[in-house]
This record gives sequence, C-alpha cells and structure tokens, in this order.
Amino acid sequence: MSVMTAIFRKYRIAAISAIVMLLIELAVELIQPLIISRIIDHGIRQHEVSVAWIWGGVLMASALVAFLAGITSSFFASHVSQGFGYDLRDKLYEKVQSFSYEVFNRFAASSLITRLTGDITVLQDVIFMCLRFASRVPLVVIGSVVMALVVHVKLGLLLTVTVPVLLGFVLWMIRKASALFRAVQRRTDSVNGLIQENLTGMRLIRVFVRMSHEIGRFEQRNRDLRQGTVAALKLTETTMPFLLFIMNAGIIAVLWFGRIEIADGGASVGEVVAVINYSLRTIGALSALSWIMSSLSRGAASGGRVREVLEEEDPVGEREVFLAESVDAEAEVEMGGTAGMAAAAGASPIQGRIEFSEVSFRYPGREEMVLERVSFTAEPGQRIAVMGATGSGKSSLVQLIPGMYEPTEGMIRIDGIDIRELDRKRLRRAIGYVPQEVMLFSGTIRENIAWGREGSTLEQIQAAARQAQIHETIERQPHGYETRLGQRGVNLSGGQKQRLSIARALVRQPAILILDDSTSALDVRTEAALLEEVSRLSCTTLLITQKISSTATADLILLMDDGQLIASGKHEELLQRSELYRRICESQQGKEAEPHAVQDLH
Ligand SMILES: Nc1ncnc2c1ncn2[C@@H]1O[C@H](COP(=O)(O)OP(=O)(O)OP(=O)(O)O)[C@@H](O)[C@H]1O
Repeated sequence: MSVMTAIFRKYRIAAISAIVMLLIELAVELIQPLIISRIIDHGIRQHEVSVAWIWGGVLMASALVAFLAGITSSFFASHVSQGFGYDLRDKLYEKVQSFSYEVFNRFAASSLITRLTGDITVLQDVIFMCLRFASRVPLVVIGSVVMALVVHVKLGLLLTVTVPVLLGFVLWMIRKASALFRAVQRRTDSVNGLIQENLTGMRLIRVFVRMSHEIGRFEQRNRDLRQGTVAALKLTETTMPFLLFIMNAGIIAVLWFGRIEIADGGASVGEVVAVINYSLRTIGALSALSWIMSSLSRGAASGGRVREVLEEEDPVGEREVFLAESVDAEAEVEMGGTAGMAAAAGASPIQGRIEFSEVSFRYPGREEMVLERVSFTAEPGQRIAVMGATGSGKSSLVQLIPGMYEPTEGMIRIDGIDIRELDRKRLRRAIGYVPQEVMLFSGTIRENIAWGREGSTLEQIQAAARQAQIHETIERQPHGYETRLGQRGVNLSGGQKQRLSIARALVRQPAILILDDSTSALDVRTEAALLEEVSRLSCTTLLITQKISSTATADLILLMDDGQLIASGKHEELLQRSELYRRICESQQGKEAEPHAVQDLH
C-alpha cells in the first residue's frame, strides 16, 4: 500500500461521514424541485393557499436540513484534507531527511521545497474538492436525470441525451489538460529554483552588478510559466461556454416540448418547471466540471511528484541513522560527550584511528576518479593536515570519513573496523565536521552552537566557544550568547562564522574532528591558538589547509595532487622529500617565491 493511501485510510471514517452528509444534502436538494412543482400544481394553480403554505413549509424545512448536512459534510471534508496534508508533509520531510547526499542533490533543494509546500497544498485542496464537489457532480447529474424521468419521461429523455455528449467532451479535455499542468509544475520549479539561487547569492549579484542580467533571466522563466499556465487554463476555460451552449439548447428543447405537452394536457406546468429545475442543476454540476477537472489534473501532477519522492529507493540512504537519532539524543543528554553517544548506541566509544588503504573514489554517475589509491593512517589524537591545489580531492577525501559516500575501491577503517560495517550513527556521533561552506541557522548564537549536541549546557557551549576562539567576540555582541543571528548568520564576519561553526563541532566533544578549510579566514595567531586548544582535546583532527603555519605542527601532512597522494610525512620530512612542498613553504615565507607554485595551490 502506498504511503498516501495509508495516510488516507487513517481518515476514512471522517471521509465516509463527509460523503454520507453530502448524500443527505443531495437527496434533499433533489426532492426540492418536486416540492416546488407541488406548490405550483396543487397550490398556486388550484388557488389553494393553505396547500401552498404547507408545501412552502416543507420546502423551508428541506432547505434547513440541506444546509445543516452541507455544513457537517464540509467540516468532515476539512478534517480529512487538513489531516492528510499534515501527515503527508511529515512523511515527506522524514523521507527527504533520510536521503543520501547524492539523491538529495539529484532532486534539487528548490524542487523539494515546492513538493513539500505547493504540491501538498494542491493535494489538500483536491481532497476537499473531491469530498465536497467532485463526488457531487455524478450524483447530481444521475439524480437529476432519474428525477426528471420520474417527473416526466418524455421531457426527462431530453436531459438523458445531452449529458453523454458533454461527458465525452470533458473526458477528452482532462487528458489534454493533465500534460499541460505537468508542464506548468515543471516551470514553477524552475522559477522557484532561480529565486532561491538569486536570493542566496544576492551579495554576489550586487557586487558584480548583475542585477539586470538576473532580472532578465527571471523574466524569461516567469514568462514561460505564465505562457504554460495560460495554455492550460485556455483549454479548461473553453470547456465552459461549450457546456453552457449545449445545456441551454437542452433547456430550450424542454421549454419547447413542454409547451406542446402542456397544450396537449400531457404535462402540468409544475412538471415542466421541475424538469427545467433538474436541467439547471445538471448545468450547475457540469459547469463546475471544468474547474474540478483542472484541479484534478493539477492534483494528479502534484501527487505524482510527491509519490516520486516517497517511492525513491535510496539504498545508501540515511534512514537508520535518522530513526536512531531521537533515541540516542535522550541517552546522550544524560551521559554526555562521545562516550555518552557511543554508549547510547550500545557500543564502546570510538578512539579515532583512521586508516585509508588504497582508497579510490568516484562520485556516483561520474566517470573520472577524484581519488586514486590513497593510503595513510592517523593515530588517535593526531593532527593530519591535508594540503593540495584546488580540486585535488581534499574535500572528497574527508567526506568519506563520516560515510557521506562510500569508497569506490579500497577500504577505510575506523579503529580497525571497515567503515561499511560500522554503525553509521555511531560513527557520525563521534565526528565533529566543519564544512567548507559555513552554514548557520537563524536563531541565537547559543542555539547555533548547541545544535552540535542536543541538551548541551551553557558551560559546555561556552567552553566550546573558548576553544574555538570566539567566546570574547560573542560576549561583545549586544545580547552575548542570546544574540539572534539573521538567516545564515548575516550579522557576523566570515571568520566569526567559521569559528562559530567550529564551536558547534567542538561542543560534540568529538573523537574525530574534520576542519574542511575552516580556518582560512583566521589570522595566523588566532589559528595557532585554536589548533593548540584542539590538540588538548586529543581528538584525531583532519585539517584541510593551505597554510604552512598549520602544517608545520601537524603529525602528518598529506600532500594531494589531482586525486593522488603525492607525498606524506611531517613538515621536516616533506621539506626534504617533496620539491612541491618546499616551494610552497618558500612562497609563503616570502623567499624565492615561485608564482606557479602558489597558483597551483589557489
Ligand atoms: N558532488 C560532486 N559530484 C561530482 N563531482 C564532484 C563533486 N564534488 C566535487 N567533485 C569533483 O571532485 C574533484 C575534487 O573536488 P574536491 O572538492 O574534493 O577538491 P578540493 O581539493 O577539496 O578543492 P578545494 O580546495 O577547491 O575545495 C573536483 O574535480 C570536483 O569537480
């Protein structure tokens, strides 16, 4: 059973109640033309005022019953549609969280945002519409035709002939419209993607004075969206006049033949009025069809897109990690630190020995290897500096350690255990990771650091901030640790953001700390102080850096070039052994600077 069906089943009682109430409302409404015909034939035409009053009272009472049944049905329908949307959004969000990095990137963030918001809202509206209006259409049409036949067979037959013609036309329209609405949805995605990209890159756009260029790009996509929507609406809207034309022709026919029948004594005025009333109700129901159908095809497109995410098979997904997270978080709060995290996961704490044996790696779906036969060993507590030109594979190498991707060949062992056999949640809980691109959340500084470890105390947060050399800067902020950050930490400098995100990693008290070019914006003195603090924590540290000042004190330097480990060793050893390393040192010390060596690195 699909996820959506399962969610819907949860609300089946309310859905059935909505339909039952709708049936009561409809039954009463369909009797109303009969009551009116009684008022005309037995009351007004016979000059029987009391009869007219009695039937008038019945009509009022029926209107009240229909009104109450309608409201109750709407209440149930709202409950179903809102509940369904709420549950589906939860499930979808959970699924997205469980995606591996690769699958997440394949869907693209902007498209996932549209699916989580716009598409689910469309589905909610469609469910409400189905329960309240779409299910009404066939019932009103069939009920009206049957009642018209009951009232007067000959006149009722006129209605019976027109309805199939209209239905055939509407079905043809649905098929056409659903393709058009799918295209609209794709274009909406594209507009959303551009908006997201532009708003996050606003600073760059301004500095490069590319505003008009970006506005032009946006206008183009916006225009495409408008054209797509207009094409879809044109199709659905042309249905309306066509439906009205056919039905009005039907009513004229009823009036025409009705006049003859009345003259011949074959029908009463009340009966003709009743059949016209049923025809009008049929028109009302059918004219809502074009709107219902366009909503349904939009719903089908949205449903398909939501289903795509829900049914995505992601073998290296993060589901178990995600599911175990909440359980561990509680235990962690009570026990504290990496030991607590490991104990929560039911295992001994990770020591932090990292061993790469002939590791090669290519990104999924890519041809070329970005790492080739890389081997090294980092002992617990050591600091490993990873150096190399841009694009040489440094980030790719460190991303393999928390298992963001699996190595294509070779093996990575943590504490002697193959990383593939290691419980991913246990591994990640032992890792503090500071990515190249700093990501801060809107909220206070304290919340941003505490995000690294749920339930951390203010003392732990402050200790991490001190180690990351950011405590004093935080104290100077208007509200200290309670200072709110704008989205992505806009009110902090680049270096401050870097240190804040380092503090977030340190508060985890990790066994393995990965700093992916995370000290680039720090001056040499601050960086040295930070590294000294990190050394005291005795965690294995992988530091991607371009600065000799940080490699000089490292236990091991990995010099990368084009995916290969071209040299490794301590500073002194590399000075002896590696020509490239020597040149880098010289260029940074201002001695015999060789421009291409520097270029290589930047
Ligand atoms: N998600 C990805 N999918 C496919 N290829 C990627 C991906 N990320 C990086 N690459 C490629 O892998 C190679 C190594 O990139 P990587 O980011 O590891 O280099 P780096 O040494 O960290 O560079 P820099 O110092 O600029 O951050 C590059 O050629 C890059 O194009």
